Amino acid sequence: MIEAAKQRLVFALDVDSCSAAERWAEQLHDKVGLFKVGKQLFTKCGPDIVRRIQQRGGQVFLDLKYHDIPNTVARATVEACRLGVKMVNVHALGGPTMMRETAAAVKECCAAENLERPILLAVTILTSSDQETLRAVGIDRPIEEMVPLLAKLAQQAGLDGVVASPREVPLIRRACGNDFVIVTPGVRPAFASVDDQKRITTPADAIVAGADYLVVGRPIAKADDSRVAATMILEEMARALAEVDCG
Ligand SMILES: O=c1ccn([C@@H]2O[C@H](COP(=O)(O)O)[C@@H](O)[C@H]2O)c(=O)[nH]1
Repeated sequence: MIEAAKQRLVFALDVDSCSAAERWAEQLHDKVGLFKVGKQLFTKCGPDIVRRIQQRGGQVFLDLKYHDIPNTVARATVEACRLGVKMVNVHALGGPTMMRETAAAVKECCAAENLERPILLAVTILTSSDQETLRAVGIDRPIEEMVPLLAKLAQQAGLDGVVASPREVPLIRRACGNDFVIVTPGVRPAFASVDDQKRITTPADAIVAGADYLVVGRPIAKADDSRVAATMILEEMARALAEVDCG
């Protein structure tokens, strides 16, 4: 079960240099299934960091959360495919046309260029948002309605899955079924601080709820011993996977 847990654990490389990212990739290569390259690292190092992690044998989730007009998002996502990333994402709030055009462009490019198609995800509502955050930007609908609604739109547009809080996994499963990837940041083991996250669960609860991948950054990066923290998270996930298997 530890190996199954490892495949589902994504480490957020939220660092400010290529060398720091490569050190983490080295330190955690046997603990996590994917390394997430987000806005900070990509802005600092560019696409080269993706290649460097891949050269070390790491798989990359390119978490740039594209949110723009349909043509721009579709073209950017195609470039992510050419980088050979395993996962890439857009914002569902960019709308159905943007998601549909992106899914079509990804399919066409990967077929034409014989590329492995990445898992194409839509971010629903950021895990750092609560109801008050949404109200402040004029959204009055409950998060519990918004997330499955956006997930369904993503699915209808041809995307493979979503990024959401582990709290909303059951709602997404009800709306979109089991054949839909759910990636959950907002994961906090009991030993870690909450930081700026609002909608969190423990790693075990995320697995029991049915999340496919768990994204974890600071609980590992800021721990006194990051390898020990990663091991504790893996063991918690593995116990929950065994529980789900038996149930
Ligand atoms: O809704 C979202 C979407 C993406 N993220 C990203 O995940 C990691 C979480 O890091 P922690 O340190 O474990 O909080 C981070 O890179 C975010 O950009 C998210 O948190 N919520």
